[in-house]
Amino acid sequence: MGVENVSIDPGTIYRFDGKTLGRGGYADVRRAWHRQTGAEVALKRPLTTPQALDRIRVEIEAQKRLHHPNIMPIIEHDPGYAWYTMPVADGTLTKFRKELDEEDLVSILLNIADALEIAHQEDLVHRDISPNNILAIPGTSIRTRRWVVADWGMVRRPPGATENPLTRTGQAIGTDGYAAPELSDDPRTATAAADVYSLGRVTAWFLTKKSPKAGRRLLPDDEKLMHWRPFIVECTQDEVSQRTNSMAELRAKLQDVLDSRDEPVEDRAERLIEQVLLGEHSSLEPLFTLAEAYPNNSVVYIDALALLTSPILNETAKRTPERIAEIATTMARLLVKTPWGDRDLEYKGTPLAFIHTTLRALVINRQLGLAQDLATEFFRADAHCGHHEQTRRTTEWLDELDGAAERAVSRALTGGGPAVVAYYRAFSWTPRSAGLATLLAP
Ligand SMILES: Nc1ncnc2c1ncn2[C@@H]1O[C@H](COP(=O)(O)OP(=O)(O)OP(=O)(O)O)[C@@H](O)[C@H]1O
Repeated sequence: MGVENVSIDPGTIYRFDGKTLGRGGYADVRRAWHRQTGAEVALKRPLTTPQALDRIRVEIEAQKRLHHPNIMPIIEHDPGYAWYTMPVADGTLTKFRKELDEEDLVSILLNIADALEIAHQEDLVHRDISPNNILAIPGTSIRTRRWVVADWGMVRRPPGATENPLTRTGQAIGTDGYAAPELSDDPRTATAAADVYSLGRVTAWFLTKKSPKAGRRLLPDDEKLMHWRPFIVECTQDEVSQRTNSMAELRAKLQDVLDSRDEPVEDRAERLIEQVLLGEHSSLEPLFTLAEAYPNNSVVYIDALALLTSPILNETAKRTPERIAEIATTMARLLVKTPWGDRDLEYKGTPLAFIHTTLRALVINRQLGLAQDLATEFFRADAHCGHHEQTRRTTEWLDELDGAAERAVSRALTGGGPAVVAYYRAFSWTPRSAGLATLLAP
């Protein structure tokens, strides 16, 4: 055993007052004073399980590598990695939530994003960002308080480095409700996007004052906080490929939150659709996210999103079928429940065509489960709107279908309810397929 592995009793270096600053699942943290200098520190010592010992070593190694004002520094550590000291914090973000406002949230997010970016550049992913691991180092006032990311024991280390032993044991990584879904599949594959997810959940928690539950979306409903919804939706997408995937991108999205604070959501949707129609494809993603964030806003869906062209819809249905199916389902439901107001009656054909195009693309791509679910909503909307030109297109399409696709869509038509069946029955059309003909026979 080398000299560096010999542990030193921290009592020989530090004096304790017997008080614990906090205790977690793996370690306790005590206030201590350096015997020679009198400096006050927080001393973290693992509980004596092998896992806790592994974890503290990982934590020390990671924190020693990272130098940033918003990362908890290590003042001193045991040569045998049995304990370490750090500055004493006032408390966690959880503790101070009540006295902080939206401006504070923005500045905390910017600070924490900077800190995590440094880690990501070193190929380290924290994997356990939660309000309890964001600590406040006291300043002379609330405003000069410094927020730091602590508790790096769950960190994912770079490829090639020894794997974090905690990952290898297959135990759950991260904090329930804050941990990205991919961490429960294979925590070793975590990327920067896992930390983005957790920061998105921290934001949702901060704004709603509710604890996030794993697998459940959490978004603010308060009118004054609506401009945060797209940011949270983008940071907390379950699919990594659809999520904001770096801290640089998160910061840019945060800037969008600030810019959009005073822009009504309807104006934003109309601005984005105009950009997409002018060929700016980068505006498509924010437009979808906006739609997902405002599922009850008929202007976003019917007046803006519905203008998307067929090539874009076909492409999206190929890339992200679940997502576009859900958006089209929401549009269909809105068509049924939204008073048409002073919109042109002919315009009903536009959102109906959006849904129908999506549906056709799903069938062509053999996404028959999704197609069946969407078809039910589409038939209801088609019947509700009574737009004859569209219904003619619908029936022509139905006549083209056969086999499993035809059966799935027939099921959906029945599923639409008696009023839907009656609508197509009354339409002057004789279905080509025997199944549909029987279904619609008077
Ligand atoms: N530097 C510090 N100053 C004051 N209190 C601290 C400090 N570091 C940690 N604490 C408190 O000690 C408690 C336990 O610390 P920590 O969360 O790091 O332990 P852990 O066992 O690794 O945690 P967990 O089980 O939550 O992952 C926390 O609740 C935190 O509030």
